[in-house]
Amino acid sequence: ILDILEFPDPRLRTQAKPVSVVDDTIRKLASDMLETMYEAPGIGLAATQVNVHQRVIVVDVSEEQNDPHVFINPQIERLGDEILYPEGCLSVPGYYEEVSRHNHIRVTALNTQGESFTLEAKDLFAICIQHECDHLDGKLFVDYLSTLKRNRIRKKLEKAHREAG
Ligand SMILES: O=C(O)C[C@@H](Cc1ccccc1)[C@H](O)SCc1ccccc1
Ligand SMILES: [Zn+2]
Repeated sequence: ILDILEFPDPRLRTQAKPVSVVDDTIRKLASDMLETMYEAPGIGLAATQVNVHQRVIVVDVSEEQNDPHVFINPQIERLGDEILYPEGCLSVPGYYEEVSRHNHIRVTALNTQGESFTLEAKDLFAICIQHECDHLDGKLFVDYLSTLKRNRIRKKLEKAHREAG
């Protein structure tokens, strides 16, 4: 299980670098990220959130937590319309706010064998992939909120971190 960075930790703002070679280290990272995501529990996790600044995300939106997807160097084509969804984030625990995302995307990435693949995603699967790809660019869902709302969330989490010692 890996430690998840929490907002406003500045390391969450790091721009992740493309993976040059998909080797055993990357495969172990993806496996550790999936384990960490399932345990949280969550439906997605980006390497940035576990302080690894490489372009790797994992997603599993299935009810039974038995449909894991690993996307290495993901690239998104936004196809559908925009929909609002109350997003949460394992790095912003306890807050859910409406964010507008595309409800249909095409994503091209490398799999854990280093092979390129393309798949289309819709609804929550599409929302989650867009949310995770934002993490790789140092972006959080709170960045889509008003400055007032974002600062309120920041202050409350900073207080919680102080009290946690
Ligand atoms: O990236 C993360 O922090 C995990 C996010 C994934 C997420 C993406 C889009 C919309 C909602 C969530 C969540 O915190 S995982 C927890 C969760 C599980 C089911 C539904 C909503 C949130
Ligand atoms: Zn998140």
